[in-house]
Amino acid sequence: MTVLTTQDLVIDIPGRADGRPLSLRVAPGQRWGVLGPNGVGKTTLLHTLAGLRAPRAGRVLLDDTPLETLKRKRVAQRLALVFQDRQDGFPATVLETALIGRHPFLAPWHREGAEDLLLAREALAALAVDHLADRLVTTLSGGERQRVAIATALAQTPSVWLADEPTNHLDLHHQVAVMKLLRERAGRGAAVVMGLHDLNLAARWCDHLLLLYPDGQHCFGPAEAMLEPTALARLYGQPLTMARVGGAPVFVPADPVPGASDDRP
Ligand SMILES: Nc1ncnc2c1ncn2[C@@H]1O[C@H](COP(=O)(O)OP(=O)(O)OP(=O)(O)O)[C@@H](O)[C@H]1O
Repeated sequence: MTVLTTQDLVIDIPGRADGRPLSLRVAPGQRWGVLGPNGVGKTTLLHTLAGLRAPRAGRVLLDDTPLETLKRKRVAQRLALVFQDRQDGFPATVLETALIGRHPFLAPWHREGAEDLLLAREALAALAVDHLADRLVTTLSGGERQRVAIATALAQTPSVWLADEPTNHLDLHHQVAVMKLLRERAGRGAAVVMGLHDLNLAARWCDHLLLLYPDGQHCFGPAEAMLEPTALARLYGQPLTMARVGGAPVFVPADPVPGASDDRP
């Protein structure tokens, strides 16, 4: 199983000063959440970890090998990225889209075989979109399209999952289903890193958290230690109240201070 490491990594956000270099080790079986306000660099970090963007400084290693020295095909055999948004440039079916997850494993000029087809169909079934196999992805709802994207990553059988807002567009049931799937993958030894906006999803489903601050600072560690209301309020510029439900922390925006003006009409 693959370990993802960053060594003094500085992501490249155009026009922004260098942030504090990040040295992180994501071990097999861990589920990391990346938290921070809009525009802080969560997507940029995930794309840099996937090797799609060059870092400004430092490097990313898959096991002990610098990412930039690996062939893209080799990287794609081990690492999957679920994008936050996607444009479907040409009309492929749902099954054809899931089969893209098998492309890193095909020899040049070879078509997908029975095993690839089986993995793609199983992945679609795991995301409850198998009944849509023959539909064009351009005709899907946002949540259906998101589940097909996750199924495509699942068909890729990665040992590192990078998922940018994996619950984007999903209703509550499917949010839980996707989080359970990622937990199950981690249980089988995959390393999972996901960008999340929902603190409560992070609290419930991540065992480690990386907090990215707008001033370029960061902190990270075991989730329980990072879920500290004062630190999270500073992260989002939003006072928070924490409660516990079934032993798990739950965060809600704090009530406005009595007498202070708020956003209500
Ligand atoms: N090609 C680019 N040119 C200039 N600025 C860019 C470019 N790509 C991204 N940025 C900026 O980099 C910053 C980080 O963007 P990024 O998408 O990584 O943030 P994020 O934390 O994922 O945000 P969100 O929570 O809104 O999804 C943003 O301010 C964005 O406007």
